[in-house]
Amino acid sequence: MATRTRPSSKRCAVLGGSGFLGRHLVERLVDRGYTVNVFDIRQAYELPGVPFHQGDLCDRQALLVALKEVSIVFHCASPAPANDDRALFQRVNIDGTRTVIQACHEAGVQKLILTSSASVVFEGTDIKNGREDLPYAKKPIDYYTETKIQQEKLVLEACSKEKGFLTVAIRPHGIFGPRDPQLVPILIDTARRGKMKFIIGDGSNLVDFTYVENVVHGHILAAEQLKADSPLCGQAYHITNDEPVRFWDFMSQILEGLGYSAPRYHLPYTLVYGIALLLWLIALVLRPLIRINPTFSPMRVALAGTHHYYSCARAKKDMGYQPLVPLREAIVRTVESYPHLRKGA
Ligand SMILES: NC(=O)C1=CN([C@@H]2O[C@H](COP(=O)(O)OP(=O)(O)OC[C@H]3O[C@@H](n4cnc5c(N)ncnc54)[C@H](OP(=O)(O)O)[C@@H]3O)[C@@H](O)[C@H]2O)C=CC1
Ligand SMILES: CC(C)=CCC[C@@H](C)[C@H]1CC[C@H]2C3=C(CC[C@]12C)[C@@]1(C)CCC(=O)C[C@@H]1CC3
Repeated sequence: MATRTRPSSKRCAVLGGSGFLGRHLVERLVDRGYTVNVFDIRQAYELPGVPFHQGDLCDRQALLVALKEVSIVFHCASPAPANDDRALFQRVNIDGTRTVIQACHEAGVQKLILTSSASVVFEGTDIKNGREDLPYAKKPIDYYTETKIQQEKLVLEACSKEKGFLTVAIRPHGIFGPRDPQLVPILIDTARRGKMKFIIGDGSNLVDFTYVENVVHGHILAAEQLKADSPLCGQAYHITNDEPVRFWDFMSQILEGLGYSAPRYHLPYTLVYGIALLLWLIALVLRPLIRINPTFSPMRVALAGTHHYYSCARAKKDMGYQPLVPLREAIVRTVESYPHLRKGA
């Protein structure tokens, strides 16, 4: 039988490394002296000394090339949540993750760190200081959440000390920061279309928004502390800024920071949720004829109008996690990074 050379513990691959979180992770890993292979369906940038492997993670052969002599794999590839294509989520998040696990086994990878999501326990109703022992959502609010649940289960169940293959899942919430293609751009686009005048509900709902560098920090800590004798094996960890904030205050700070007015008028939550549900059903019925993606999906209304914040006590205890960048500083850095979205630009 051919002997496999033991890969260096600082050799890793980032699946989804062209994406928002993936690219920040790649940059920080390189700063910390890791050798990094990037694997993604598209190449978004070039970084000296960082080989890029373009491919679909459902393609085992393509993955195997990127995983050669790698000891740690970070899996942060996923279709965007706004997508409503059930088959795509199933193929990438479930079948693709099975392929990733299989390829890790074949390539002799020792650790797999999955970017899951705190939304795996969110059903559209309030979660206050939720811990990791909350049950998975029984009625996931969209296909993204449904497949993130299956994906997390697959990765955590694959953890095997006997096989020398250790896994952990990081569950961030509301990631934001420079180059994020979703949160700030969606918000500003909504404001520019004159639709950011209303607060859904009474505006007091608390939510976690997590600065991207803190999420990266959580991933690297997890990778470095994941050992056969550590409590991290096969566990999920919430990673947040640990500073829940009113959803509408956070949105207002970003809007005002970029020169737009904050929303002022209130609309009842149940009314807006009901309308969003109706529009979603209409879009579903019309799908064979026309594809509509309403701004106000039931998921978005639920995210904007309920409490959903999570305890990261487990990450603090097991891996010594503390957010590196406080929320106030994170908002300033984020606003400064979007000069092109400033009002009048
Ligand atoms: N952003 C957030 O607030 C949160 C994100 N997460 C999780 O974090 C991870 C990263 O999210 P984020 O950086 O925001 O997302 P991005 O969409 O920016 O990054 C994901 C990357 O994966 C790529 N990708 C998609 N499908 C495949 C595939 N089949 N094979 C290879 N690459 C693929 C995407 O390419 P393309 O763009 O072409 O699709 C993209 O480059 C995801 O797993 C997400 O579920 C969890 C909680 C919150
Ligand atoms: C906390 C968390 C999980 C945030 C994830 C990011 C997005 C889901 C949000 C970023 C911008 C938000 C937004 C809305 C919903 C949630 C977001 C898309 C609205 C569509 C909610 C209804 C409105 O009045 C307009 C909002 C625009 C911004």
